[in-house]
Amino acid sequence: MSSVKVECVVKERCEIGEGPVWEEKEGTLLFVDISGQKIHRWNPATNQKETVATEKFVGCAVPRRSGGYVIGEGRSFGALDWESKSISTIAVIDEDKPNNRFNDGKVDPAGRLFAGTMAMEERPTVLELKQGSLFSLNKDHIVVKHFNQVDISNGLDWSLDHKTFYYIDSLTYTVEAFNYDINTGSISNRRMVYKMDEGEGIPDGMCIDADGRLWVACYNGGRVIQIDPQTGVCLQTVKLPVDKTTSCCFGGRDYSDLYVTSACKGMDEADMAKQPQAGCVFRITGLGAKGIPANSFTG
Ligand SMILES: O=C(O)[C@H](O)[C@@H](O)[C@H](O)[C@H](O)CO
Ligand SMILES: [Zn+2]
Repeated sequence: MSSVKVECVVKERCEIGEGPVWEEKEGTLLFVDISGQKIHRWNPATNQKETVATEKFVGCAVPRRSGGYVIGEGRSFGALDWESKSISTIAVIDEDKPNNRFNDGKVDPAGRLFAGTMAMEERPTVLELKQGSLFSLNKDHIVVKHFNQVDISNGLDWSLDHKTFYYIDSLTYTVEAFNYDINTGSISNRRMVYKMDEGEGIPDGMCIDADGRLWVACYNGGRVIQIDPQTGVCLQTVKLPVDKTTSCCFGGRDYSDLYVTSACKGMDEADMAKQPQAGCVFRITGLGAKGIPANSFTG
């Protein structure tokens, strides 16, 4: 008796739509177009979209408690003032790796921003491997490097009890978990919790739901999957009309809508004709699952 519905809601295409975040106060969806070098804020009630352009590839943008946003742009953490559209640098990372850039990021339940890096792609998924690292930025703007040797640093989130950190390095085709110390922001005891099935594609962005299950957007898989990180079982698959599904977050009233971003970069004209909505943002309703509010960066 499923009434799952998938709608295309933001019809303007992104090259690489990514990093959706629901902002409860405004009822808006924030997301980035990584290689399109844009940060978008879309209001589903009015269908209005505001955009700020960035100078470099922008991997993530997250709300900041003191106002504005913190972003991962190029190899810098930056502070974005939305009204003036101005960006100032907070910290520079990977100084020994000029070909790197930030990718996905998210704020932990204590207000630290975690974001990872990767080498610039020649084309989707083709890049120098093992160049990326996972970083965090704390409220005092101190940067911690947690580990290196990452191919494509991607989805991340925390368990509901804040004791586990979930992480995706896309080209491992797995979802991993670490023990998480919320007091110090340190991680330990890396292990695998889910291995992608044949045909599921490449794990990309993810978010946790209110039951502690993970929703993973599958790049080149045209779907989001719900997995149980306790058992390693895929509980649900929802297919979308585009292959390059990149990330997801819950939002809307009661956090019962799942917003999914997508990409079209690397597709040729024939691919685009087959998937005219590639790069758009989708909303999935009727899942019977709910999300939790996003955290804001403290500091
Ligand atoms: O969206 C991202 O996270 C990356 O920046 C993209 O480039 C793709 O995901 C990648 O190519 C496949 O994992
Ligand atoms: Zn991603």
